[in-house]
Amino acid sequence: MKRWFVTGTDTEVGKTVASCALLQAAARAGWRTAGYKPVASGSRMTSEGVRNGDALALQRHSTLTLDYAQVNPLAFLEPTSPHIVSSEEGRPIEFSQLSAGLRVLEQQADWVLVEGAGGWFTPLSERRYFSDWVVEEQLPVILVVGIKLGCINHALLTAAAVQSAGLRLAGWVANNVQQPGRRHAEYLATLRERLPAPMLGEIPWLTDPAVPGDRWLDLTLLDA
Ligand SMILES: Nc1ncnc2c1ncn2[C@@H]1O[C@H](COP(=O)(O)OP(=O)(O)OP(=O)(O)O)[C@@H](O)[C@H]1O
Ligand SMILES: C[C@H](N)[C@H](N)CCCCCC(=O)O
Ligand SMILES: [Mg+2]
Repeated sequence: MKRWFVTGTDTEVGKTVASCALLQAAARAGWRTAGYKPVASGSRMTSEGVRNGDALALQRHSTLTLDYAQVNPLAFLEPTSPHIVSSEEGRPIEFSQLSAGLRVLEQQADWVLVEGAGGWFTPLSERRYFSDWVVEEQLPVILVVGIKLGCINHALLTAAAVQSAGLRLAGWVANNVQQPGRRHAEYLATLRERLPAPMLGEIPWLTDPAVPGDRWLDLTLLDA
């Protein structure tokens, strides 16, 4: 049974794109996979209920056939920090609910990927952060680095926070959210040298990010 928590250097750095690529790679390696987006903000109302794009993508890229509510138990419409909409709507985000959803997936899948919301310290309530739940669950962490100026600092801060929480940073993914610039090679070299975990691979700058490749990432490095 493998479980991973995917965080990012920020919101919009490609956690979902990388998560779909990770799920594809795990499927190719023969695992029974499930994606989980316990808390999503930034959703739309459909005839079937509130739906979030990240959760739909994870649902599509899981090998198991999962109901939407299994992939995403808590969806908020407004694209803002979860603690803000949660408080405004009077719908508290309970860690017990997030964990119960994870337990259900663990019964069916043997490779479960959990995507956070935003970066490592996204608040879920007045007092608690998404990272507090990850600590409670003791999930190893995969960090998605959106390659652009500023990402070195964000990546190192996130890695330091993961480690000071006592969690394992299992690997990181270089995601080209922009066309690679002049110093691309230097950024990657710096990240490889200073991040305390293996680079699982690099996702190219894509014309269609909805179609992940299953050969960009080396999952065997996660257990190194
Ligand atoms: N490698 C890539 N090439 C081109 N576009 C990309 C790439 N990775 C991500 N994008 C685009 O950047 C945007 C943000 O990506 P994504 O939704 O995966 O980020 P995220 O970190 O999951 O954000 P959130 O915090 O909302 O969950 C999307 O529009 C996505 O299509
Ligand atoms: C709406 C966005 N795409 C994410 N779902 C939530 C991002 C929360 C960020 C919180 C913060 O660090 O300011
Ligand atoms: Mg996402």
